Amino acid sequence: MKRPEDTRVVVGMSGGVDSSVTAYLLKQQGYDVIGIFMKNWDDTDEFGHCTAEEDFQDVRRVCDQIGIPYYTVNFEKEYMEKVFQYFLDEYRRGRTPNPDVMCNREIKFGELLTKVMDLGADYIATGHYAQVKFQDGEYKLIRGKDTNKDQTYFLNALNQKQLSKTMFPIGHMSKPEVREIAVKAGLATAKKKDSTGICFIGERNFREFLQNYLPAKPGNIESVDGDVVGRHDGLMYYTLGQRQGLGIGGGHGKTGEPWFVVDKDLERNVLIVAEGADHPRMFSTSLVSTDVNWISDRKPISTFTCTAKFRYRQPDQQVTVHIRDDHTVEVVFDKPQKAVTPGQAVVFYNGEECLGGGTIDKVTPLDTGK
Ligand SMILES: Nc1ncnc2c1ncn2[C@@H]1O[C@H](COP(=O)(O)OP(=O)(O)OP(=O)(O)O)[C@@H](O)[C@H]1O
Repeated sequence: MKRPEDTRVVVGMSGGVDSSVTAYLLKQQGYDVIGIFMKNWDDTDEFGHCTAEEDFQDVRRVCDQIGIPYYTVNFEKEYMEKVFQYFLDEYRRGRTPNPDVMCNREIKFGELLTKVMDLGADYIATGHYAQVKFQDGEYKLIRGKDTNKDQTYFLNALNQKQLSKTMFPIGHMSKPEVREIAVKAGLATAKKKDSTGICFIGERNFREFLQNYLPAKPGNIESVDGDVVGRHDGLMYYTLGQRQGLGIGGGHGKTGEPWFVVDKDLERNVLIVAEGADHPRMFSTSLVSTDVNWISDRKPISTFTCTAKFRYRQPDQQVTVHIRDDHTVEVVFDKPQKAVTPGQAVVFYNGEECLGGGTIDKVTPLDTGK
C-alpha cells in the first residue's frame, strides 16, 4: 500500500458541493489531489450564457481554496457519440433511456478514467453516494450509506477494472453531513443547489429540447378497449405510467378516473391508455434484459434470487433471475410490478451489495384474461 502523500488521486469535479467536499477530504487525508472538470456539452444560449462555464468557475474557486491544481478536459465529441446518440436512438425506438448509466460507463469511468491514468494518477475519485469495498478477493460496489441519495443504480455497468481504480470518499456519509463539512470549511460551493434532471437538458423544457433533435409524429390515443379517445403529438413524449399531459380530459372513459399511459404501439404510432392509476394493463410479471453487466468476475451461471430496482429510488423488489447466456437474463417478479419501462435499467442487489444490472428490453404483461 502506498502512503497517501505518494498516492495521486484525480477528482472529477462538477462544481457541485459533493465533489467539492470529495476533493477537500482527500486533501485533508494527505493525498496528492488534482481536480478535473469535464465539459461534455455546449449549452451556451443565445445570450452567450453557459452553465458549464459557471460550474468551471466554481471548480476553480474551490480548488484555489483547497490548494490543489486543476485541469479541464473536453469530451463533447465522445459524449455526443457514446451517450447522446444512444439517448436519441432509444427514444426513436419508443423507449425511455437512462443516459446517466451510459455516462458513468463510457465517460466518467471510461474516457475520464483513461485521461486520469495518463496524468499519472493511482485513482479517480467522484462525489457519488456509493462505496467500493475489497472483500473476498474482489471489488464490491456497495450502496451509499445515505439510502436517500444512494447512486449505485446509475453505477451498475461498472466492472472490476474500473472499481479497482475508483474512490468514493463521501459514500459513507449523509448529504447533510457533506453540506456541513462544506459550510465549516467555507467552500465556495457550500450553499449551491443540487443539480436536477438530465445533465444536458438541465432546467430546460424536455419537450422543446427533444423536438430539436427528433421529428415528432402525431397519432391516435386509444383506450385499452381499442376506442380512439384523443390525439398525441409524438410517442416519445410519453412514458409508461404517466398521467398528465394526455390532453384528452374526461368524458370519454367509462369510470371517470384519470387516464394513464399503459403501452406504446410503435408500428401503428398509437399511444394506449387506461383509466385509473392501478389498471391491470400497467402491471408486468417479468422482464428480459440482453446487455446485463455483472460487477463480479465470478458471474452467476444458474438461477438465483435477489432484490432488484426497475427505477431509481424505487424500494427493492424480490425477484428470481434466470441466466439465459452471458448477458441475457429473464427476471421474474415475486409480485406484479407497475410501469416497468423498456430502456430503463434493472439493477440487482444482494443486501447492500450492487451485483450489476442491464437495460430493460421486454416486459411480460400481467395476464388479465383479456
Ligand atoms: N462535469 C464534470 N466534470 C468532472 N466530474 C464530474 C462532472 N459532473 C459530474 N462529475 C462527477 O460525478 C459525480 C456525480 O455526478 P452527479 O451529476 O450525480 O453530481 P451530484 O451528485 O450533483 O454531485 P456534485 O454535487 O458534485 O455535482 C460528481 O460528484 C463528480 O465527482
